[in-house]
Parts: sequence; structure tokens; C-alpha cells
Amino acid sequence: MTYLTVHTDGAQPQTLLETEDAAEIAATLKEIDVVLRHWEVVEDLPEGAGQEEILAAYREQVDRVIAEEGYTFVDVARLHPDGSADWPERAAVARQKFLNEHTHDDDEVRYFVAGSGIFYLHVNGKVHAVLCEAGDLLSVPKNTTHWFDMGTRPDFTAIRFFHDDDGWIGDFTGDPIAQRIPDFDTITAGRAART
Ligand SMILES: CSCCC(=O)/C(O)=C/O
Ligand SMILES: [Fe+2]
Ligand code: NI
Repeated sequence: MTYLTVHTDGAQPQTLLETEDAAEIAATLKEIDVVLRHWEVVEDLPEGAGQEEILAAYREQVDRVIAEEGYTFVDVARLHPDGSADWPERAAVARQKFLNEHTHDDDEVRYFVAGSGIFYLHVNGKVHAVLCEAGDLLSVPKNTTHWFDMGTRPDFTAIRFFHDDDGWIGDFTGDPIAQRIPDFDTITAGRAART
């Protein structure tokens, strides 16, 4: 189940909303032109599946998204603890890449097929922190200021859709806001404590 928290963006952010209610999440995100859908997950995908295998397993859903919006390039962002000696360092580097506020001149469309991560959408003086989990398809309009936190123990697989064949290109805003909004580990711990 997806989880949404909304925060003010001032020097001392206040939490305005915490919800797991799918209808409330969809309605709140609609106010900022963001669409969150829940699609099926392929359960029998091998843990070590590669990019081509993942895209083949989700061909029907991927083709549906491409047909809707004319995307020309699709890839898979995947991080999963592999037990290697350099995993902690690679995980930290991967996390840092998306951790500062940025924009794209393309929509941000991400279909989570395993694991989780939080997109922070900074719009109209508020930050919407959307915890995406397996089955969540998030569509964020181009030029929306945002960042992404995969947490200190990254574990997710997300299919990404682009209109540009060059793939991921981010323009960083230089705003340090991400440092004062609760991070992935804090938000997921807070959610666990609610249940
Ligand atoms: C969950 S896909 C990796 C993150 C990403 O592509 C992005 O643009 C984060 O803002
Ligand atoms: Fe992004
Ligand atoms: Ni595993």
C-alpha cells in the first residue's frame, strides 16, 4: 500500500498530512497534477532478473504507457543488496545522485515493480512525499521540482519512461530543502510505528 505525507517547506517544516488511504492519496496528488495508479505486479520474476527480462515481463503495461504518452526510451533502475564488499559505498553513491532537488524537462513516469522509494514533490509551498511501492505507477509533470530518496538500504526496481533517448537528465535547483524534510528512513519508520 502506498503512503503519502505532506509537509510545509519553511525553515521548520510541519507535517500536514499522513495517509495510506488510496482515494485520499490520489485526490491530494491530483491537486498538483500528479497521477498515481496501481497496476499488477508479476510475482514469479526471478530475483536476479536483468533489464531485458524485466521489460519482457511487463511488456503489456510498458506498451500501454508508451501508447498513452509516446515515450521513446524505457529503462530499468534497479538497486538490490548483493552482499558484495563495495555494496554500502555503491548504495550511498546511488542514493546521493537523486537526493538533491531537481527538475527534468520531461515527465517523470516511474513504474515500481519491486521494493520502494520516496518521491518528494515540492509544489506551491508544500512537499508531497510519495512512498512508491511495487505496483505503483507515478506520473509527475515535467519541470516539477522534486527529489528522490531510496534510503540507506536501497532496494527497488522501477521502470522509467522518457521522451528523450538520452535517458535521465536532471537540472539541480541548488535549494537544500531535502536536508530539512524527513528522509526515507524517518518516514518509513514513522509509518511502521502507526501500525
Ligand atoms: C525510481 S527511478 C530513479 C530515480 C529517478 O529517476 C529520478 O528522476 C529521481 O528524481
Ligand atoms: Fe527526478
Ligand atoms: Ni534478495
